[in-house]
Amino acid sequence: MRKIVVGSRQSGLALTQSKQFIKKLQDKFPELEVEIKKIVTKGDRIVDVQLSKVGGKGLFVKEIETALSNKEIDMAIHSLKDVPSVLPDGFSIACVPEREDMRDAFLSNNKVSFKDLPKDSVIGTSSLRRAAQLKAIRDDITVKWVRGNIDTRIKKMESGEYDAILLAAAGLKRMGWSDNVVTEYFEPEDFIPAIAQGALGIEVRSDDQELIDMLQAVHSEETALCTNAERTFLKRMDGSCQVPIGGYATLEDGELYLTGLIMSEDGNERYVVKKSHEDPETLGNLVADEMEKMGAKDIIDMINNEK
Ligand SMILES: NCc1[nH]cc(CCC(=O)O)c1CC(=O)O
Repeated sequence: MRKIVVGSRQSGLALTQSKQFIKKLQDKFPELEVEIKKIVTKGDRIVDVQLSKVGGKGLFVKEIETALSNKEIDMAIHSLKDVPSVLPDGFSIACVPEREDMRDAFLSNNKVSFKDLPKDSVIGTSSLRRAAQLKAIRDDITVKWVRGNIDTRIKKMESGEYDAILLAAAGLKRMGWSDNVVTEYFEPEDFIPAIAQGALGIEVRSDDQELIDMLQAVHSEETALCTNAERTFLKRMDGSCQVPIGGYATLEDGELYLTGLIMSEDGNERYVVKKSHEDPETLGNLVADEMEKMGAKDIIDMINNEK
């Protein structure tokens, strides 16, 4: 069996989820030899500005794709929510393992709940989606941008720079930190997660059939169905990463449901559509069609014209 080189970003979370995935793969193929190669991406280098202002999709994946096509690496383990909805030719997401918790987690100093947070509290987030939803629920709090790895963000909160922050539950759970640091989880019905939040996407060269076959052993058809529906909706609506957009799909008693969200940046306009269909791509398109009918595309066009 050949040796596989895995490309990973250097952050604690990227390395941890790469190692956890490799372990899962090696449980199925005990003989498999794997090496991790660290790669610095543009998204890692830009730490002083709001990423949605930098624009450009896939700030965390481009360098990794270059390394894939040069055959410096064979496989990359991404947070699927950081992967653009359309991949360049020659690359495939060959495997989507079982999803971790898709929810957003609320962290606060002294574990004060979101509803009990005093007026004028400062919440840190770098996500337009989180900011818009926070403002829609409580217009008396201030949202302040925060960047950095999740440990950096937690330290910034603890130092008093923020009263609270929002992070993906999945990252905290993978790091083993959630029990200590999470004040409460926001349920997806009330606070809609990012497209593909909590899921990983394993990217390979499309012609690497041997590896693609191997990855089927750790693929989750349920997660793939859900994230395909979500990513189809994303592809139709946005792409620019500059619009507050969210969505999540679930499989309930064999029925596939997708809830999509589009908001204005200030949180004053909110469009939510929920539909069901057995085919994930049809479902993503149905939710997008309905969004367009409701006028949500106007928000997107307005945002894109301003930038
Ligand atoms: N935007 C950065 C990012 N990309 C993936 C995760 C966490 C893990 C996941 O959603 O799979 C995070 C951190 C966060 O949003 O808190």
